Amino acid sequence: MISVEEARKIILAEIRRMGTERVLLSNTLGRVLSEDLLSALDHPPWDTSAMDGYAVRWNDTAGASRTNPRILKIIEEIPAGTLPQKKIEPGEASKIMTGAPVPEGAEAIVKVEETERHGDQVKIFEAADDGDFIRKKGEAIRTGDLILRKGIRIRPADIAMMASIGRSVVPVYQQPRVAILSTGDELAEIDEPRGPNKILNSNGYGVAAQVIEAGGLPINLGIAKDTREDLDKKLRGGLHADFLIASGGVSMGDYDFVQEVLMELGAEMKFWKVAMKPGQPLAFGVIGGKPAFGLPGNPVSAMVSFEQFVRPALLMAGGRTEVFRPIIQATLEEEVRKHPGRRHFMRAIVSVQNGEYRVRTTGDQDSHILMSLVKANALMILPEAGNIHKAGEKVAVQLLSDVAVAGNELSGLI
Ligand SMILES: Nc1nc2c(c(=O)[nH]1)N[C@H]1C(S)=C(S)[C@@H](COP(=O)(O)OP(=O)(O)OC[C@H]3O[C@@H](n4cnc5c(N)ncnc54)[C@H](O)[C@@H]3O)O[C@H]1N2
Ligand code: MOO
Repeated sequence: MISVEEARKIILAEIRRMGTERVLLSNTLGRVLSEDLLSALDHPPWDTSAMDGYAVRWNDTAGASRTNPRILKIIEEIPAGTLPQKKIEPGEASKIMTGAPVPEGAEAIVKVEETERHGDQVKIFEAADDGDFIRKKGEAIRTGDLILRKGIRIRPADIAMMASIGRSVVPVYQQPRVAILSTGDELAEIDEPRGPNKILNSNGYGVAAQVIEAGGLPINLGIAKDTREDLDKKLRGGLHADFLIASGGVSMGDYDFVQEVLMELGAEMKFWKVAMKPGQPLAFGVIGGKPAFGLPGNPVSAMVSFEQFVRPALLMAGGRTEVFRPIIQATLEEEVRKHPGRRHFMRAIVSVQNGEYRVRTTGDQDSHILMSLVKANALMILPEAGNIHKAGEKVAVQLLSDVAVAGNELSGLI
């Protein structure tokens, strides 16, 4: 049996980056940038006003106050979207709107609330300093600035930034296509007529959702019976994909043929069994240069194994530079016990109280109990050697989603 680290190392060594494609900016949310992006322009493109008010020469306003206003002549009005035509000379001002280009000669903007207009004259009630409320050309971004790094997952702010510098088409990595097969004679699809002795296929759905979350495109191969023939037929259907995932049929049972069939299809199996719980019987191989995973069938084991091994592999193939979930230290709220030997990934709730992370399990940790994962926002990682961990001890916790706020936790179930 190998360690979690060894297993990850073996898997990640087999991962090849996907190719790239160019997509419309509006379709880039969640995609991974495949090139560093440099700005091709300055923003703002000229000095602009940050306020609605008057563009002035600042020393024309020196000493101005409500009781002792300075009076300036209005020579022009500059709405946003127009270009100023006139230079500000001593004793002059131009009415200007937020975002409009600052006219030549102007050194500051006085806010409209600090003025009073009378025909073509304006009373200034406040002295301005040089540069007040003027946004300098290129202050936000300069031509040639690195604005987004290759390998990031594109977020809404990144899209706004790309729009602001005029990127309408964006280079991204292609999304890995992931074929998913659920195996087991006992399984039935949720929408098919079924006998009383059937278990509903939940792994097919859960794993497909994990694939999407990791930036991949799931391809559903359905359910295979526990026969070599059916496994062979269904797994062949997934060989054109970039990743192949089967769940179930990887332990010691008389009908656990997944690895055998993968090998018959040409897979070179790299390992079987990892010193972890849940998820021990994970199998990994390479078939035609593509990664093939045999996830353990128990619903929690399948999803926890995916988290630890398939997710980082998919993120890496999809071009991401950061492929691991954040790990924090949290204070145990309760005593937890385990047998020494395997690393445990306990489904857990992390909350923050008075600025400190606290963690507890979600209850029964058996690997068929999906509720343990439904309630969880994290996995508590207990080291191989450990046995009893006492309340108050610090433990490592892998965050899966948002941290709960103590007293206001994720759902009514918790
Ligand atoms: N003699 C041994 N038996 C088992 C061992 C072992 O070391 N020695 N390991 C146990 C562990 S740990 C796990 S995990 C399971 C994994 O077994 P398989 O990968 O062969 O999975 P199955 O036997 O096919 O199924 C296990 C369990 O999960 C349910 N299942 C399977 N697929 C789905 C699905 N798509 N949706 C919902 N539920 C699914 C299945 O009905 C079984 O209840 O092996 C232990 N045995
Ligand atoms: O490893 Mo199994 O995944 O404990 O139930």
